[in-house]
Amino acid sequence: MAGWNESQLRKYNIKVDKIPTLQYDDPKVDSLLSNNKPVLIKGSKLVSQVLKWDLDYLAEHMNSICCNVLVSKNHKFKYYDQKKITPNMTFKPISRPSPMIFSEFAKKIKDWKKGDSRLYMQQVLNNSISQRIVSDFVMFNWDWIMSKQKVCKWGSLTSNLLLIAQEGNVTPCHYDEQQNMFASIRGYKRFILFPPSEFECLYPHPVHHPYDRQSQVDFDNPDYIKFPKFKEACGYEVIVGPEDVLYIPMYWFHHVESLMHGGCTVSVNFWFKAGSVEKIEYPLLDHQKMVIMRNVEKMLAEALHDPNEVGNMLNTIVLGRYT
Ligand SMILES: O=C(O)C(=O)C[C@H](CCCc1ccccc1)C(=O)O
Ligand SMILES: [Zn+2]
Repeated sequence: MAGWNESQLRKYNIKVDKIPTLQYDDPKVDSLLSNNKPVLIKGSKLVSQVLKWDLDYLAEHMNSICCNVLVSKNHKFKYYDQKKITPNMTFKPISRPSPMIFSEFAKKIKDWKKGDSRLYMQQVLNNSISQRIVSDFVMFNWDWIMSKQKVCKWGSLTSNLLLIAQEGNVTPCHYDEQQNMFASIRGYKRFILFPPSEFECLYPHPVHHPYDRQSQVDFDNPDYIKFPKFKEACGYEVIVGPEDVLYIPMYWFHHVESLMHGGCTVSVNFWFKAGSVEKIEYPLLDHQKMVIMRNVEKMLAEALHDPNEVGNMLNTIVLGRYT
């Protein structure tokens, strides 16, 4: 059986179903991708040339590179947009950026003890990393991933994020606005995905909040008073292991964790711009409704000149009139 067991998974009270696991050359893969449905793809050899990317190898070839490292006082690394922090706002994130050179990151991981702050490297791969890393990077199975990009009519590849997490690290539930092919190189990661239709159960922060796109619900200790519909959330769970590729459709919420007691995980994601929609068809897709809601929040904040007024106006429009 696979190199993990249930005791390595954190415990949540969430209903989950399974995600299809298919071989890369199965024709059902293209139909799931084209229909924005998640699928775990085996055998693509997308990153098989870089399975040697372990901490020692990367330290040897990146040791003096300054990398984007997040530090957290607990196991959660909730992403926030610095540009949305306004001067009069008291925003105290649990995790924060702490750029450091790779060799320092590797040493801190090796010397890590329970109680120390946790670390998570999230570094955009580009050609300024190091010759060796670039020469490895070009050995990804680009033919295959580009063929998927083409068949699904996705936009351009925007970036590859190199992710090096300590065992047990969690990226809390959030959605991204790009199509994502997520490849695991080392270790096992557990994903819990929710379709855009679960928006009402996941209560993402307001668009203008630094935690835009992130769920307000703390999966470790959900506040069922503030977020009552979270009890009804229905997700999909999958474990992504070495060489697996998980398709995370844009606007699908996802919680990610590196399995406990599984050592560091090394992953690379492939974010693609959404394709240009030829024409809008009805009924609208659920992710299109999320785009509409985002635009309403943006437009109202613009018109009112104050994001804090948006909630009041939306209540005025809806309460007693649409409810
Ligand atoms: O690939 C994805 O989309 C993931 O969520 C993978 C996740 C790290 C992503 C960090 C992040 C989240 C939001 C904005 C920018 C960066 C993990 O593997 O822990
Ligand atoms: Zn994400």
